[in-house]
Amino acid sequence: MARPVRVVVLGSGSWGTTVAGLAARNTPTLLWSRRPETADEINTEHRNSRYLGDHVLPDNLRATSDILEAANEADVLAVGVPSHAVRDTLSQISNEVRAWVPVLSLSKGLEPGTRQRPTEIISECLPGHPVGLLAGPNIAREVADGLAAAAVVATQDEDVAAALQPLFASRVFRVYRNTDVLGCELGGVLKNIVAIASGMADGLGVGDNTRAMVLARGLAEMTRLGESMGANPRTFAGLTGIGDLIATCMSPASRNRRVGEAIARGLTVDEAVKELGQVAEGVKTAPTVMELARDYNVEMPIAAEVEAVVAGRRTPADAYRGLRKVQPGGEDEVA
Ligand SMILES: NC(=O)C1=CN([C@@H]2O[C@H](COP(=O)(O)OP(=O)(O)OC[C@H]3O[C@@H](n4cnc5c(N)ncnc54)[C@H](OP(=O)(O)O)[C@@H]3O)[C@@H](O)[C@H]2O)C=CC1
Ligand SMILES: O=C(CO)COP(=O)(O)O
Repeated sequence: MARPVRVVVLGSGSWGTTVAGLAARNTPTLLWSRRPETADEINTEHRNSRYLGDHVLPDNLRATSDILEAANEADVLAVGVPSHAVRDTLSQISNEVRAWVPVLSLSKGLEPGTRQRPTEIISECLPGHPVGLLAGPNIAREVADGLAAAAVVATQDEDVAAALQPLFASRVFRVYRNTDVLGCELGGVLKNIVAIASGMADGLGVGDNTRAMVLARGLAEMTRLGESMGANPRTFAGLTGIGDLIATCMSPASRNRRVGEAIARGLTVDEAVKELGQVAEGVKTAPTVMELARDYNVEMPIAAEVEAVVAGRRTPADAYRGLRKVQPGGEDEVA
């Protein structure tokens, strides 16, 4: 009898731990944590208290702080460290992962400097492996608590996606497929910046109409940039686009939204990130997205204001005043 597929998840933050918990319900799963004490807590108490509070993980989820052990065990590898750590993490195991092991990114950011998406970094660090991503409107704690949600496995190869779907799916976690890797990945990256704008709007005490405007025009910016880079614009109308945008802009648990709100309450960006104690990818991604917008000659007024705020050149109130000065054009054109 064939042995079951072994899933390895790298990164024991809120999302890596949650995805490992999903996989462990379907197949043997090992979670790598860079902190031995976190691996111990998961193995002995079945919790990751720093990131998921008192949430109880499946008994059969195993953890290790030995990254070589993790890499050697993988039949499927999921990379759940923040995007700025993907290259460094994978460079430690580039000779350890068996050929043809599919590698899925869970990260939603861009690498500063190279401007690369996590799947591009994975392809460089682990050449020849099938590469894809798992993304969608997935606030970690809600998924961990078993509240119904859906995600997308995006890979160019439909057969690989079809093999990966059941490893992460459950009765309440629906996993769809998509071959538009670029569009799905950009949706997850770009919505974080709009979520910071949405949080700033909340912190400034604006109404629901303003919030809806930020979401709708933010989606227009995301779609414009994505289409210019070669993504299918329809992808942005799906789970990884508008779906993730709504979840992240509306949820009080979203870290990007919370950072925006904290800045609008008067904290500096550094203070807001420190208060959060978790990753808010949009803070580091905003300048990189504006570089892409310039390269592809795409207007992104909301992202531009967010970038100016996180760089300390503008206050949230000035950013919103700035947005009011943008002359509205045809709705499907610019600004
Ligand atoms: N949380 C969510 O709801 C979702 C998050 N994501 C994405 O998943 C990715 C991870 O986010 P999330 O789990 O939430 O982040 P968290 O802030 O919850 O955790 C980050 C994890 O990455 C580890 N880490 C940080 N820096 C490094 C490094 N240089 N090398 C190795 N490990 C490192 C941390 O380790 P340590 O504890 O030791 O600092 C921690 O385990 C992000 O790209 C995020 O956008 C995607 C969907 C949902
Ligand atoms: O990507 C997420 C939900 O899909 C999580 O968003 P935050 O990183 O803003 O918490």
